[in-house]
Amino acid sequence: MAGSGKTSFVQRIHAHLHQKERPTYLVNLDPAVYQVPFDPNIDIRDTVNYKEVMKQYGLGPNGGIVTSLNLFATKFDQVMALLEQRSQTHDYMIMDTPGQIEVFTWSASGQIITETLASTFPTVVAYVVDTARCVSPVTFMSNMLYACSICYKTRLPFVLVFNKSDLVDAQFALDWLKDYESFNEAIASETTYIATLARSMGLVLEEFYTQLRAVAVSAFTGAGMDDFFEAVDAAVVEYNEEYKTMLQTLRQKRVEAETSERQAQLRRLAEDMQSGGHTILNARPPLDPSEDSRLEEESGRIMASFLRSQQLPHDDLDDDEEDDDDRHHRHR
Ligand SMILES: Nc1nc2c(ncn2[C@@H]2O[C@H](COP(=O)(O)OP(=O)(O)OP(=O)(O)O)[C@@H](O)[C@H]2O)c(=O)[nH]1
Repeated sequence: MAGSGKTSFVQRIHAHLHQKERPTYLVNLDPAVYQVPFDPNIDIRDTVNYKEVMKQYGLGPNGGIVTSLNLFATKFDQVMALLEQRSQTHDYMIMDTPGQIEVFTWSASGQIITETLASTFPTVVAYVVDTARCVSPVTFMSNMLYACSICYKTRLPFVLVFNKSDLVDAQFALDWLKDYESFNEAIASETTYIATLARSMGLVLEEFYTQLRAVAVSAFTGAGMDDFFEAVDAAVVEYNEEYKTMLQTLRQKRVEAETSERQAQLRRLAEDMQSGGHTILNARPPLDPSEDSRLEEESGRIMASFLRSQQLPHDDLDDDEEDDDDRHHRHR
């Protein structure tokens, strides 16, 4: 959430790991941040000029951030190449994201960036909450709904971070997560519609809470950092055991869907040519270039055999596109 202390927390993580002599690689993904209190290794502001984007496209602040992120996402393969290289020497890579949920979590570029990272590295989402803004059970509930939506959107291992615990002890929030009755008691005196809704939502989210790792920290004092890294380590185990398998299954399904779609297209093409009609093929990006060239060869063969069956003169066929079987067949 905006102002919850994400940037300060990133700075604290960096300091904490530096003290333990564990090198970290820092990435700033917020194009609109004015000043970053650490020296990022990669900074979106070096690639995209947020103010210029706003001016050129006639956009407001949020539109400017989304468009800057979109532009950056188009170059994310270069960032990944760098990260993969640096992962040999760095234990942790930390991405500081823009605060507004709609411009990162719910944007296409945010999803591309998150999924690309997660397809290569064990990736953990840390959702930073301002504890002082959670004291009211209703605001606590709205924060938990955000957390839940991010968790289900990214489907990545998740750590809920109650920051600014130097200002307000976060124990009340950890208790509300563990024990619905204590939350219910806190909200019992409120009779507004929104309080009743929050009570019902508390029941709905009970299942979600059981899977949550929640820690109390202070980016200001450094309290709770060991708890945070314990939670991150557990989240990495979860990534390796569950997310990676899910990712591989999803990839496999996508490849299978693409292959069967291509085969259907080839069948339609062959049928269409036999009936002398025309088929407009859907233009779909190839998943795998070698698969694509194999299919091109196959469609070339079908085309060649169709033309032969129509007894077109030899010169109408392009020799380069024939395979050995076709050549052999015609010489005979
Ligand atoms: N007391 C206290 N203040 C904090 C803590 N963490 C951050 N702050 C203060 O909270 C304010 C916001 O902190 P940032 O780190 O800029 O928050 P952010 O989430 O990155 O902000 P946006 O990028 O604008 O969304 C600053 O004034 C920080 O000094 C903390 O643990 N304790």
